[in-house]
Amino acid sequence: MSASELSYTFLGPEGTFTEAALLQVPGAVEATRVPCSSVNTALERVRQGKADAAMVPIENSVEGGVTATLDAIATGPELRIVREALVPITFVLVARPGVRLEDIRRISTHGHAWAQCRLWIEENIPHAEYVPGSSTAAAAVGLLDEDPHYDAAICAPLVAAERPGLNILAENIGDNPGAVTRFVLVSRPGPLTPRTGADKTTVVVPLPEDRPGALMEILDQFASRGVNLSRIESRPTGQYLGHYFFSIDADGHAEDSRVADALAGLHRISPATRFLGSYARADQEKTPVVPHTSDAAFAAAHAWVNGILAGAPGVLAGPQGTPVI
Ligand SMILES: O=C(O)C(=O)Cc1ccccc1
Repeated sequence: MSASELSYTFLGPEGTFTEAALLQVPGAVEATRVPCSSVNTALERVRQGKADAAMVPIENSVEGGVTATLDAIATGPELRIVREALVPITFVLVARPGVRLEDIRRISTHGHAWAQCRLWIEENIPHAEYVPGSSTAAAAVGLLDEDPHYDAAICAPLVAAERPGLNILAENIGDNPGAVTRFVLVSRPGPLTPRTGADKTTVVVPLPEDRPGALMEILDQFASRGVNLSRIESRPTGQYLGHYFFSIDADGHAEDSRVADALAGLHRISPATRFLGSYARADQEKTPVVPHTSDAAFAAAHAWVNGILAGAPGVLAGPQGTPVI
């Protein structure tokens, strides 16, 4: 299939940070891009086969995990993360022409944007009330409605620049200048994406109940195989109070023996563990491998055990045929 025949959904409308993440995907510019009003709708269209993949936010350097996404991909028909994208985030405050900072009573934006501009708002418009918006761009465009129920919006600089009816009242209003959001491209299950040596693997592990040390056992599957974790979050399953799953990103690919071995360990501890994909890291940073956790070390160890099962000596012979101690 050529890139232009693919169709992508994303958290829209046009001008969201999610669209900026999607446009980083090679071929996305020529492909069909369908804006959706929620992460759930974007993912549902993929599940139903109406789109090939969805771009959704998953992690924020300031706010942490995007719970709507974490929960949606952890449950329901299986989905796979096939790619990640990083977008530096800067915010502007926009209003209709003529509206001044001191006139603003109500501000709309996406919840993550509001959380990232909290200090600036407290300092500059302390009495402003928050009106939840489905995205930053939806909040900005909503200001152009005939009778908007808020006075200003927080959005990406580009959205404001492209709409003459919007006036920028303040720039760079984010509390953390280096804020970055991580997005993932999600499709239906299929062949694994190729291993690059700079990969991530995402899993969802329901915590076994009434078992002391269960979390420690889960973490140990990674630690004992030299697998680094870059994100771990607990989320309630929603079934009943106290029932949790862990959403985990680990460095490495399921084709790396140490990761495969850790996955097998997770499955033994928690059989409902859900594999959400192995995919190339956006920063292309190679994963350092401790020698005793390399593919070669795992292959040698398996060969040794298989040899024992087949009746071979249980210890390696040294250079002169003497056993190595
Ligand atoms: O609302 C948007 O523009 C989004 O793409 C979601 C979002 C909101 C705030 C920071 C990063 C992503």
